Amino acid sequence: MNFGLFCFNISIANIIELIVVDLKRLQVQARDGPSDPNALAKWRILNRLHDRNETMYYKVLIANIEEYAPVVYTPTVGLVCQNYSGLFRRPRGMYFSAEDRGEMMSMVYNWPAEQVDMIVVTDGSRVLGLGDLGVHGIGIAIGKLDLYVAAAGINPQRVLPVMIDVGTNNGKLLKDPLYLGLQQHRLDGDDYVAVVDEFMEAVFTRWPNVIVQFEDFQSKWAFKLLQRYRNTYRMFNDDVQGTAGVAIAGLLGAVRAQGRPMIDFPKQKIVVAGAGSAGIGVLNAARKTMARMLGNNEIAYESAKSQFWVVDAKGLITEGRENIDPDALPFARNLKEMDRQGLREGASLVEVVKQVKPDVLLGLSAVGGLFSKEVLEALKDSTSTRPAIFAMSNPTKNAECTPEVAFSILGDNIIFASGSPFRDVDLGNGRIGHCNQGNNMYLFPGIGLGTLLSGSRVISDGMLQAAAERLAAYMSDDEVIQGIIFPSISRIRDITQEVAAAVIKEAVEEDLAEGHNGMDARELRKLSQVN
Ligand SMILES: NC(=O)C1=CN([C@@H]2O[C@H](COP(=O)(O)OP(=O)(O)OC[C@H]3O[C@@H](n4cnc5c(N)ncnc54)[C@H](O)[C@@H]3O)[C@@H](O)[C@H]2O)C=CC1
Ligand SMILES: CC(=O)C(=O)O
Ligand SMILES: [Mg+2]
Repeated sequence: MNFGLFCFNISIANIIELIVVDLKRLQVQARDGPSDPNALAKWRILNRLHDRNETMYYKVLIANIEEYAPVVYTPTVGLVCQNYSGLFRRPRGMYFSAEDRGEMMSMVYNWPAEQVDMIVVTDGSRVLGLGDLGVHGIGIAIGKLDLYVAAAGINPQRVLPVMIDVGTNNGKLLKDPLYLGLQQHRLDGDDYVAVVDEFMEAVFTRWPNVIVQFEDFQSKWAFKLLQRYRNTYRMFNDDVQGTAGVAIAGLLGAVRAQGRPMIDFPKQKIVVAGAGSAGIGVLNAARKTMARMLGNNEIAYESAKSQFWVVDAKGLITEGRENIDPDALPFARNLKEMDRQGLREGASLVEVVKQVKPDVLLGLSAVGGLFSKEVLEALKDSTSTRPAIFAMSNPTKNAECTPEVAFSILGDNIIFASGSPFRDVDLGNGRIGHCNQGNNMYLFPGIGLGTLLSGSRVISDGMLQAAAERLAAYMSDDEVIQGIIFPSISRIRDITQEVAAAVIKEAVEEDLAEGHNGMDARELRKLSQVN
């Protein structure tokens, strides 16, 4: 045997095949979700490949995106973050800690890449639905950027995952000798803002064209930081704005799936469980979308809010709520009106569903199983011809319900979407209960790519709206009628391209586009007229 010759003859394609065979071996008897005993092993193999040969890693990921997105992204990335100290081998990305104050500018100038196009930054304070995971939340920034490379074709040398380490309030991590971050309680108030301000100034000084995606910040800071930076820097908050766009696309898909035109959206009664960064982001965007359809004036905006009932950890939110969160206040229901509806402050989700008989039940609560048998039974009285259930919380075990439970209780005439992937449900006699993945992954890569290529200085509401509308229109009437309201992950490169084009077009129309890489605003305008 000529071992040397054997080595010489083995091609890149053969090596990739060997890696995939190795990964597939772990798929025997594998199940979805964090309980999948092989999920972490698959992640480890992919992560080692990422360390050894980045090009090959992305080749494997892109060629097998349907299989490995759930490994590098939700649900497995959640498990990875929960076990990060044990899995950690080599650092990836940058860590800016509260102790680096005054040094961040020089730290940024020490980063080896000449140019960085995309940063995903987190402070690890609310990682998926898993709570405060401190610096171990870096895994979520890495996973999101993997999708930027795989879906949007961003150069992997030009992406940067960032952790802002201001401590953690996770009691377990504070005591864990293997914890990799600052073992102190989180900074708050002005001290916290000063750290994030210094980071933003440093990265935009070195890379003025970078785009910064804020990810998995607890609600309290998600909204404040978005307002603080969005008119100055090229940034967006994925949980607030990306999720809102994906939910709008899904909600409009649910209207079409009832055989009705999208313009009927303002008639939908929507119960939202969860009033955090994601829930409030969706509510604001859905209300604005309805208002636009109703005439785009103050009266339309006011009347649109009566289509929403919001339930949080304390039950139905009404004007009777003490110390109400200011972000939830616009959706607090009037007490007298609720009384007429047989509801009260703090009414339970099941009571609300029974009384409202909603068209849509949407969960962004991070509470697995919240859409219990009782809640789904109550939804049987929905006034909709085809009720929609969006169990959008991640990872899998935090989903408000599974598609199996939803289809078994409500029958096949529903629309179902979940944040993490589930398999379609076999309903017998050749019928399939379709499980859509309603996840911001269908928007953020296109928002980032479109912003980068347009050279827009900020990310406007119009650009985000254009992205959502493109996703909403992506599915054909045939697909929607079958209950398929989101594309399959195998189409993520195509949808990302479409979303990016819509974002560029809107940036040009709003006169925000300044061009990119030798293509100036005038040329972009010509392109946008042709397409
Ligand atoms: N599918 C997707 O694309 C996305 C999904 N998410 C998921 O949404 C979930 C929530 O995220 P955030 O809003 O940032 O979290 P958050 O912690 O800011 O908000 C959670 C909300 O749920 C409420 N809640 C807790 N228990 C409840 C109960 N028993 N009934 C009703 N509401 C309850 C809380 O009061 C709070 O308003 C997470 O699981 C996250 O993974 C977030 C962004 C995108
Ligand atoms: C998908 C996502 O961004 C989240 O669950 O936080
Ligand atoms: Mg997130």
